[in-house]
Amino acid sequence: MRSILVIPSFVAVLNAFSLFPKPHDDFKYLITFGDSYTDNGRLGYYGSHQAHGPPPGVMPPEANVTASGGLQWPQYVEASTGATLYDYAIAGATCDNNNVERWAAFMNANYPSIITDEIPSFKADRKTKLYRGVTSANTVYALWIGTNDLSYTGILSDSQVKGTNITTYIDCLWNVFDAIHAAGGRRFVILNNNALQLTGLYRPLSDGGAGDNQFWQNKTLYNQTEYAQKMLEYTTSSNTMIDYGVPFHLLVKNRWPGSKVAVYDIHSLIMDIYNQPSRYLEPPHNVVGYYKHCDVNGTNCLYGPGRLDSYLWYDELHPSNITASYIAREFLNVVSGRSKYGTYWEHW
Ligand SMILES: CCCC(=O)Oc1ccc([N+](=O)[O-])cc1
Repeated sequence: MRSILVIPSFVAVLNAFSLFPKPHDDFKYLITFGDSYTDNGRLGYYGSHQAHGPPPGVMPPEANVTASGGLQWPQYVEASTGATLYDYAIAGATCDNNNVERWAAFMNANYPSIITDEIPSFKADRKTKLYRGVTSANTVYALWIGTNDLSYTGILSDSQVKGTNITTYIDCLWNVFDAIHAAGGRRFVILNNNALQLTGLYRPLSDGGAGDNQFWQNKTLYNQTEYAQKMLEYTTSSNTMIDYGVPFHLLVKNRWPGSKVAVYDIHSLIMDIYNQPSRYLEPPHNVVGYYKHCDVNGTNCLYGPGRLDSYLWYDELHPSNITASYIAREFLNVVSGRSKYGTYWEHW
């Protein structure tokens, strides 16, 4: 195992996309909300500005090494389509700090959440020239949130705010859509919860998972089989609520008039990569282990063995750079209505 950071091979993956494409008239802007699965550098801005976000009309510079070890999925979408990306996702975020709040010691503040920060930032930016070309027809809004809500520091360890629960988290998703719809958004993609039981973080140590680690520092004190099973229950139940909730709120309740919503089944995409790795990953493929190994403080990291593109996972929790590129490729299929991972809803 090497102790130096090897530049990940995202350049090779990026080359698979065309670098300067012309955006389609119906997909000129991609606006994203979420956590580290989607963050392209925004938390870094908060970390270096006393937990404050950028002023209205300013998007922070994009990182080229994100929580995937390379680019994050919206950056691949941006590179392959030429669409302009406004990424409000913040690593560590939950949907709403009023339901599940998480402390970020390095900022001496809670991680900003979607409802308390990402949506207010979006609303403030909308009044600036950033949004001059944005219309309801040429813009897609993507929401991927839940990993931190359901996490060991959240609902999995009963650490949510008193009186809240998984249903509160699901209701928050619809509240996010309400805010975007009120701001003129009409085209939504919701990415469902990852197959978290397969990550090193939630997989038992006896089954190839991580021991004590930066995301769960005393994991080995727990019955890990029980917690992996709970995580499977929480993610699959939440995903079923999302599957049924979208048509209920859109069509039965007419909650977002004039809108189209696609549910993107990330859970199944990750399971497919896990079950057929040779179709996706460089040999020798590795879908159980992960590439980046740190101590419980997230320091003294070692990388490998082998190349990042052989791995489904970058670290104990995050899909790798190559996995992010597949998430992006399939996202484009979802947006164009051609994906087997997409379920599409609109008024007829
Ligand atoms: C997908 C949710 C996991 C997540 O958000 O992980 C992270 C949380 C915080 C940091 N950070 O503080 O750098 C990174 C990843």
